[in-house]
Amino acid sequence: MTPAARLSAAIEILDNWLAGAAPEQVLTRWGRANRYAGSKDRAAIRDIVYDAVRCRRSFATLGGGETGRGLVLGGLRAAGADPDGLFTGDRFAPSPLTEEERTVLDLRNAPPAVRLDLPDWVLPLMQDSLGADCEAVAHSLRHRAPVFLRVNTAKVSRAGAQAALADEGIGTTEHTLSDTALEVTSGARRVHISRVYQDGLVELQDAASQAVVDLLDVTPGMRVLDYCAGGGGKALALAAQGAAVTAHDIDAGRMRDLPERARRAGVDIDISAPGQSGDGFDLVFADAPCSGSGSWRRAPQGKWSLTRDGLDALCLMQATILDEIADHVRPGGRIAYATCSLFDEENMSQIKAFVARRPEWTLTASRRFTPLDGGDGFFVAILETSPGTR
Ligand SMILES: C[S@@+](CC[C@H](N)C(=O)[O-])C[C@H]1O[C@@H](n2cnc3c(N)ncnc32)[C@H](O)[C@@H]1O
Repeated sequence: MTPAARLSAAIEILDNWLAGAAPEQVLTRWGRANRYAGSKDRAAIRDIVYDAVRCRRSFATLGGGETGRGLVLGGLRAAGADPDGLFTGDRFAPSPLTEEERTVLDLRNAPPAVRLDLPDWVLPLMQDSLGADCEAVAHSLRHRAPVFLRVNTAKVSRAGAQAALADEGIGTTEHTLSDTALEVTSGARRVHISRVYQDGLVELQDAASQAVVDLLDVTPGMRVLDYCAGGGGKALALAAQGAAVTAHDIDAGRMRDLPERARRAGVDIDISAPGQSGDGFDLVFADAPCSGSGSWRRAPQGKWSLTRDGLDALCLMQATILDEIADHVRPGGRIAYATCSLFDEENMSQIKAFVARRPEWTLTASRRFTPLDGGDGFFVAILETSPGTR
């Protein structure tokens, strides 16, 4: 496909997204309907689409409208490219610019939420939560996330994994957020098909996710319940550190790939049915459902689909989960609560409200990560009770 034909495809996909479909779904459907497109074409189209989803408001301003065409045109202008060489109207290329489209708006005069590509109601939330870092964090969410790997130290050292990846043409550097983290610097698209990945020496996992697991301070043999295990990324990391992990999720289907992932990683994970996880754990960890605002670089559609009512519903769910996990810990044990949210109301405010409801619990550590640390935005809090208080 020519570069201009790729733009036409992205315009069609973005129009479908703006009409209400999920970007991933539209991309898959487009790929099936246009089998002539090679893997390089599909990857390039995907990048154009996701850049536009991340930068929806600023690209729409630069491109003269919130349509697929406006977003793609705005994206070209944001990158300093000349649209006339691509919007030619030739076979498969978008039609030439209209007179109206030639008027370029100056983003510097746009309202802050437009420049920062946030919904109007989200900007004050971010300002309240992040203070002086707000602008820099919002800007970082307008860019692609790095690809990170977690080295499975149950099987290989970080240096060993790096060497094996290099043999397969995948370049990496160590990342400071975690002793297990590698940032992929080249060959990212080859990771999935590499031997190193297929043999379970590395997993794809954000660096801040890994740092959250490190802060849980697990020791070999410790009985850990991962209460919101989902696909099991953190359960696998906990098991690699030697914990005896039970994985639980309200939606058992989300853990469907976990047995195969655990087998590949060479670790044991006990999978429990919803509501049947048992009691008396040394540590119960809840990686709670949240707005996902810390990972809007990776899943930018969430930025636009989140509503105030939706966030309120998530906060209620988080409070319930905190109360539930406290009942599964042995006396004197710990609970840990995490979200990939940047918003205080999902993070420290939840912990303060929990401690007010359950004064036998004491906060012993907490940490917030933002994309300025390199990985996704995350929050983790660790709490403990004294033996005999429950
Ligand atoms: C952020 S995801 C977990 C991601 C996972 N820990 C990982 O590292 O891949 C949150 C998970 O919580 C689950 N969940 C939502 N409400 C829950 C509840 N009340 N009890 C247990 N799990 C719940 C969801 O089904 C979802 O899989």
